[in-house]
Amino acid sequence: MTKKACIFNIQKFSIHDGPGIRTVIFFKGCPLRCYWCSNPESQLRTPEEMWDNQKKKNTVVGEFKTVDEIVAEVMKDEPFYEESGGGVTLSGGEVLYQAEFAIELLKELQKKGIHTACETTGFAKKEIFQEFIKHLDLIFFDVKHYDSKRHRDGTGVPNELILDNLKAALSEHPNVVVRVPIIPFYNDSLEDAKGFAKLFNDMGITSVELLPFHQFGEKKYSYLNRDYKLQDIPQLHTEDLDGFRDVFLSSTIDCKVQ
Ligand SMILES: C[S@@+](CC[C@H](N)C(=O)[O-])C[C@H]1O[C@@H](n2cnc3c(N)ncnc32)[C@H](O)[C@@H]1O
Ligand code: SF4
Repeated sequence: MTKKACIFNIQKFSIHDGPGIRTVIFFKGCPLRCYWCSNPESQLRTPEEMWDNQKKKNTVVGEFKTVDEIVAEVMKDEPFYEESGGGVTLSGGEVLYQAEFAIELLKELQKKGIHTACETTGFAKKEIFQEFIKHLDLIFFDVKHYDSKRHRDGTGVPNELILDNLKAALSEHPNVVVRVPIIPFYNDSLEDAKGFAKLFNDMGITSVELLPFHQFGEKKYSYLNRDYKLQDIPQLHTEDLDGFRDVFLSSTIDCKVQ
């Protein structure tokens, strides 16, 4: 297959994006615009210039790669996956924005016996999403807001399609981890915790992971010459989410803060 996808990073020896030692493939392009996104350089689907503060000059982020090129890169670390129970995680950006390519890549990786995971927010046509998840061993599925209008306020899109795909994932896939990024002034109140808990109870979800807001992306907005709404807003820590966690636990939803 000679089709290419725009990729902005291939991160080796990652230990935070699924089991074992992993290679994370970061797809460039996302149909959402979460204003807290720590990977703003992932949002445009094409290569773009960004200030490189080490080289003190603009560099291009994003490169078109074929499935064969990515598989060759991934296979260099095969012994580490085998030893550690690791594999490959597709992230981004939103991998489903280049779904056809991602499915081809996943098929090749599975043929070679590589464990496959993804980080997604599930915003894609249902048929595409259902085909995509057939080729994954593990799905990290983000839900940014329980209320569709608030979801649109924060990300630019409503949540109905996302929640439909989450339902499909939960009924068709054995290994789905539901995650919620907790963002100050957006979805971090106890009212919000109750809203999420009700949604998850209604969907039969019994455990979730909470991701406290971090500022790993802060500088990148200025390197891209873009405004950043959350400039200087303090990061959240595990203990800041205690109340949120208690609401989940009292709704019998197991809850881990990452
Ligand atoms: C950059 S996203 C890419 C995958 C996919 N587009 C998504 O949103 O799930 C990877 C993970 O980073 C999280 N994330 C992004 N910005 C964050 C921030 N400022 N603080 C905490 N988590 C953040 C997302 O919620 C998601 O779980
Ligand atoms: S969906 Fe993920 S990649 Fe896209 S803007 Fe939101 S956090 Fe960033």
